[in-house]
Amino acid sequence: MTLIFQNIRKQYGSNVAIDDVSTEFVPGLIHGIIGPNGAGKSTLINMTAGSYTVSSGAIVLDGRQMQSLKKYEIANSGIARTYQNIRLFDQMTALENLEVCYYPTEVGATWREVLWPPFSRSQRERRREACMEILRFFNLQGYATAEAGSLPYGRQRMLEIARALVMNPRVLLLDEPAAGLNHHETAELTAKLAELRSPARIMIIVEHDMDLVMTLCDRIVVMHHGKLLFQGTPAEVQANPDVQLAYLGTANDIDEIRAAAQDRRAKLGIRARQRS
Ligand SMILES: Nc1ncnc2c1ncn2[C@@H]1O[C@H](COP(=O)(O)OP(=O)(O)OP(=O)(O)O)[C@@H](O)[C@H]1O
Repeated sequence: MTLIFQNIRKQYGSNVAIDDVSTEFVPGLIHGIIGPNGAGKSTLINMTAGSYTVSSGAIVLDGRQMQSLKKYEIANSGIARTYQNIRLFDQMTALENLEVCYYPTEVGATWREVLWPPFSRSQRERRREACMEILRFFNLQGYATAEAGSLPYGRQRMLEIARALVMNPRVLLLDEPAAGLNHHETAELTAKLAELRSPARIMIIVEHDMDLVMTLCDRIVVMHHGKLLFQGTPAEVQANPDVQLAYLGTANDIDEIRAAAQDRRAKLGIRARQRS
C-alpha cells in the first residue's frame, strides 16, 4: 500500500496554494509535513481527505485515484483524519462520539436490528466494547459517559484522534494534533502516536511542534509557499540549509531560498538549526 501525490496543485482563484507537489507515503512509517504558516500543509491534508477538491494532479492510494471520489467514498476506502480545530459532537458523550462512526457502515443492518433484538444487542455490545478499548488506549475510559464538550481541552484532542481510529484506517491524517497542548500532554501524545505506528497504516502528521516532529517522524516533507522544498529524515531536514532559511524567513520564494542558501553555505558553512 502506498499513498502517492502526483503533481498535485490547488488554486483558490488566482492564489496557488499547492504547486506541483509529488511525493509518496508508505505504511509502517510516520510521515511529517512541516513548513511555515500558509505553506500549504493543511491544504494537502484537506485534499487527501476529500474536504477540498484537487485542481490538477492525482492522489493515488494503492493504485486507486482518490481525487475524484466523494468524501464518504474516501473515508470508506480507509482514510481518516483529525482537524486543526477540534470538531467533536460536543453534546454527545465521549463514547457516543466513537460509536457514531459505525453508523455509515452498519446502517444497512438496521432492519435486522429492529426485527431481531438479540442481534441488535450483540451488535451494540460489540461496537461499544471496541470503542471502549480505544478509549482505554487513550486513558479516556473515565470520560466515556461525559459530554465531549465538557472534557478538558487536552482530552478533547485525544478523543478526536481516538475517533479517527474507530474504523481502523489504512491512512491516518493528523492536522496539528499537538496544537494548544501543554508540555506534559504533548509528551503523552507523542508516546501514544508512536504506539500507533503499524505496518498496516500510513500516518501523516502536520505539526508546528518541532520536538514532536523530530522525535516521532521517520520521514518529513517540508513545504514552503505551496511547493515541496525538501524531504528526508529528521536529521537531513535539520541539516538542510534551504529548510533553515525557509524557517528563518529571509527569502520569499524557492529560488531565492536556494540562492541565498548557497551563498550562506559558502560564507558560513552548514550549521544545522535546531528548532524547539
Ligand atoms: N479555503 C480557502 N480559501 C482560500 N484560500 C485558502 C483556503 N484555505 C487555505 N487557503 C490559502 O492557501 C494557502 C495555504 O494554506 P494552508 O492552510 O494549507 O497552510 P498551512 O501550511 O496549513 O498554514 P498553517 O500552518 O498556518 O495552518 C494560504 O495562502 C491560505 O491563505
